[in-house]
Amino acid sequence: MACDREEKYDELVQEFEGNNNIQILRNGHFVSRASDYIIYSVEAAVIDRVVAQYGPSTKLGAIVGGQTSCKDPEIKAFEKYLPADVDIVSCHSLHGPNVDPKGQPLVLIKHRASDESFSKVEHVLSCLNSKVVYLSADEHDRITADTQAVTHAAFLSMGKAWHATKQFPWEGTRYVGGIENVKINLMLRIYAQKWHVYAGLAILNPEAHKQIAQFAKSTTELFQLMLEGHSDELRARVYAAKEKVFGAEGSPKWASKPLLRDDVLDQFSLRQPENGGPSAPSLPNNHLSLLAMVDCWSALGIVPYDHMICSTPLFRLWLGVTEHLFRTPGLLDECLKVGIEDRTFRRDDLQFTIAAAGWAECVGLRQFETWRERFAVTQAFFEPRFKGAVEVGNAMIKAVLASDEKD
Ligand SMILES: NC(=O)C1=CN([C@@H]2O[C@H](COP(=O)(O)OP(=O)(O)OC[C@H]3O[C@@H](n4cnc5c(N)ncnc54)[C@H](OP(=O)(O)O)[C@@H]3O)[C@@H](O)[C@H]2O)C=CC1
Ligand SMILES: O=C(O)C(=O)Cc1ccc(O)cc1
Repeated sequence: MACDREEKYDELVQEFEGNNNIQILRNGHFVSRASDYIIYSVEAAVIDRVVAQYGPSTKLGAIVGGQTSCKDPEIKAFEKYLPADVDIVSCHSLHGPNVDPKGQPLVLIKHRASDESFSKVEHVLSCLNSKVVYLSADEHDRITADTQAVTHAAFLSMGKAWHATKQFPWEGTRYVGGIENVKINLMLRIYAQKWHVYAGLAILNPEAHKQIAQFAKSTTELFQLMLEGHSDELRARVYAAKEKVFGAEGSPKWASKPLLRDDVLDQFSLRQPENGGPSAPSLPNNHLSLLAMVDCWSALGIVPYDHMICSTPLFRLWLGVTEHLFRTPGLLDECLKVGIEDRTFRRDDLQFTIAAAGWAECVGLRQFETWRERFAVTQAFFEPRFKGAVEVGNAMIKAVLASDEKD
């Protein structure tokens, strides 16, 4: 049994006509009073209002859960509005659309439930074949702030920077190769989705504000060092962060086998033959976004590998390219050299720095409407190119997941 907002009832009935497995009901009251297990899968920002509306209609003794990406407001709403006889078991599938749930992390939160109710939820969701991770709501929000919120801040800032400099980066000569493909494809994937998912998990998760603010601070400070030509200071800072995040020489925190193979990523380019195709010569980049990510993890004492149990494909790709930059002999030094000596990326880096600061301020001030508008204008800029591009991004994620499975 399912529903959308009541105004959408007729539309939804039409969409599911002929589907005998799903019964469309007029609103949440009808779903709630007739179901033994109810999942709220709505925008995180409206969860309080929606549970207030339908929670009191919950069937006696039923189980209620939510699929929102941030659990603090969801659990608060359940505690506030659900009758005392109702059990609460929440969940969160840690992947986006077009990803096979098989083997992906699925967080289960036994917040207020009998063992019997919890087993029932485990049984129902076992059809996803996901890897179940058992956490409390607080643990969930702490980990996803580190994995999701700050990762998205990086890609959202890249999109803003390319928008500000009016470029589709796969059409120019500067963004070629595996690392750049990941940046471009994941940036497009995020901007092709609904704004509220990313706004909700950043703004409503109190843990996320600190991470996003630090990412902006790291970006600004590293960019300043580059602009001012402080080569030694930049090098010392980045190498200190490397040691904290990835371990000292001889005792690395990364596995012996790299998370990602650059050559797998090389294939997933949006570059057309008229722009030199996927194998156009690549330019060394200072990768400000990746250096800032590691500096941010270091400043906050985050070891990203500790969060692998609770990671999205997007986070694993992001960590994978970061690890690649820091463990490939010579690559980090090349990147630092470019940061000091080469002006090719200065304009884009300036816009990236401004964008990161803008997102951080918006999140810190809990400005949903400003967040939506910032996202929407950049989404409109890239929109004509989503068709085709999103499929390349999906294929890239599939290929990386498939190569994970082989290991
Ligand atoms: N997309 C993703 O990759 C993932 C999303 N999530 C989380 O899942 C949740 C849903 O996301 P997603 O499915 O992508 O977003 P959608 O916008 O597709 O779904 C949310 C739906 O809830 C509906 N809704 C809002 N208010 C009510 C109401 N009073 N009664 C009934 N329905 C209502 C919305 O209707 P309308 O649009 O008309 O307002 C909309 O159809 C979010 O909290 C998100 O953070 C979790 C994991 C992954
Ligand atoms: O697009 C992807 O793969 C994501 O990682 C998106 C995503 C967004 C919100 C979630 O709560 C979980 C996953």
